[in-house]
Amino acid sequence: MKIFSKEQIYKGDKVTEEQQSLPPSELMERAGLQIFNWMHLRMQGAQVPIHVFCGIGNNGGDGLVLARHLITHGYNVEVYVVNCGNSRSKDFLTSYDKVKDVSKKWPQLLKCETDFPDIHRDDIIVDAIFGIGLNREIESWIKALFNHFKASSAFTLSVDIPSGWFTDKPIEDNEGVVRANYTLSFQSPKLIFFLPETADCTIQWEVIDIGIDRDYLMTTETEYELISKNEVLPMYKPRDKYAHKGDFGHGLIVGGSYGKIGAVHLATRSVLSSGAGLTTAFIPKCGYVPLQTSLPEAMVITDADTNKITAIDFDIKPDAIGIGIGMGKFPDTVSALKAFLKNNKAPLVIDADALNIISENNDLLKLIPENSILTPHPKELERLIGEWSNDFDKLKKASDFSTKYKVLVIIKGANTIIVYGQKKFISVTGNPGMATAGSGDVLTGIITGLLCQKYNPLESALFGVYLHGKAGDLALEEYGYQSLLASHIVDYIGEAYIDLFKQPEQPQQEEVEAENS
Ligand SMILES: NC(=O)C1=CN([C@@H]2O[C@H](COP(=O)(O)OP(=O)(O)OC[C@H]3O[C@@H](n4cnc5c(N)ncnc54)[C@H](OP(=O)(O)O)[C@@H]3O)[C@@H](O)[C@H]2O)[C@@H](O)CC1
Ligand SMILES: [K+]
Repeated sequence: MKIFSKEQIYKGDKVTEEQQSLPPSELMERAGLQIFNWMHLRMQGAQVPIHVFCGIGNNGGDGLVLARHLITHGYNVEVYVVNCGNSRSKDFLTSYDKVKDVSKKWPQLLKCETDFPDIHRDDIIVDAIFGIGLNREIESWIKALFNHFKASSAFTLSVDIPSGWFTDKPIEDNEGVVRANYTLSFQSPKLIFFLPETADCTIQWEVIDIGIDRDYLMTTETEYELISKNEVLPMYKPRDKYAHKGDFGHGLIVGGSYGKIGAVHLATRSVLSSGAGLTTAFIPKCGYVPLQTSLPEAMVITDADTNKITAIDFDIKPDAIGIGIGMGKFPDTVSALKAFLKNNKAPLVIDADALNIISENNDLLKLIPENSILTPHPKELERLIGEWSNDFDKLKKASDFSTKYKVLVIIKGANTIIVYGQKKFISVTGNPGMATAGSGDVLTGIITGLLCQKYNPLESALFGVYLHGKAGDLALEEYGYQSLLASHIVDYIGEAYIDLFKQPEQPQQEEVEAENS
């Protein structure tokens, strides 16, 4: 699902109005009506007090349309206009007049703190104060209103985006914003729903279709995209009945050191479980017996050294290599990695200590093959791209890094983000139970396994992150957040594949429209 920028949303409005020859305010009418339908379906006429707070732009106008429908359907509604300026939008004014027609009184005007109404915890707040048009810091009395919402503990439903948040930059005052229970967002979710510093703007979100021009939605390229089953399913490569293991590639995992052989076990097992035909682990001698015993499906090649990697020499021809897991940064290992990168031609997934070594030896970056996949956790990422001031800055720096070195960067986190040049893909699978030792090793293994099976690097990264997250979500059902282990994620990779062909997820809005037209 595409995440449109604020500018693209405004343009979509214009294109739609032209293409569909819409009368003024029609999109606002659709927006308000859809929100009403959403509430009406759930409330079925219940007389819970609903406080609809409207700003003076089009977000406020949406709130007024909603209020009008709630009033005409006999709901217990109070409407307020938060008088935050003088530039009331044209469509707002149209909706303002229409709400008066049905309620026979003007909405209450709020100008300062003494105007705030009492809100009971069992009431409902509709937040239609600021939408995507917020363009500056908010006055303190309006921030006080947001805190009044919070203090009431009432269920807060935000229209389009919780008020006070920008779509494309951080907020300055963490206390001066609405934190919604639910946000109904028009046409596309907002980027801030997925970034660690801003995701608490809303607990849940849903996209509302207001009939924006289908061609515009389909053909407009966005900087951000959500990755879920709908997006990865077309990438899946079915297996031929007469296939043999040679068709699915030979994966190699290079890593391990004394005390860290388990990481290699997890990654190697993940290469096999994601479908590679053959898998070899290159490890120090100390790991030979444990790995051969615990993972009979894998082959093992050992370094000359017992405890660490000192020279990465092998006589196999791997189709993809995952490197760095549990490897350490011993001087011999650093030299071994340098020598390896100079000669290597196979596609790479670079993780953990290999990333740390590279970040401390920047000259190695130019030896990384084009389209290699780097899988840093936040600290490793910082070593690679430098410190960032906020999430937006982090994404910009990661994009610039990805563009400069022609590599894919997977930023691991609650919503893992795959950075491919200037394009960013946000994964929606995964859960906090996966914040556990070895989880990253599994991801590296899965992606290496997909590369072996001739998924291209971008597909391998996207599909790999999806499968990893989905396997974690499925394993969660059995083990719970606390007891989920990385090896459980490996156990569920197969289920994650099978799940691809189970009940489809909610189709994307664009697809529904396409089918109906
Ligand atoms: N396709 C769609 O998605 C559709 C979207 N629609 C809806 O339109 C919304 C966008 O509407 P919008 O552009 O009128 O801006 P909005 O968010 O209402 O707020 C800006 C207003 O507040 C003002 N203002 C700004 N900052 C301020 C501040 N700090 N403190 C005080 N005032 C401030 C600013 O005025 P200014 O003073 O800057 O002239 C302006 O009046 C969008 O989120 C969605 O809900 C639907 O109706 C139709 C289809
Ligand atoms: K809002």
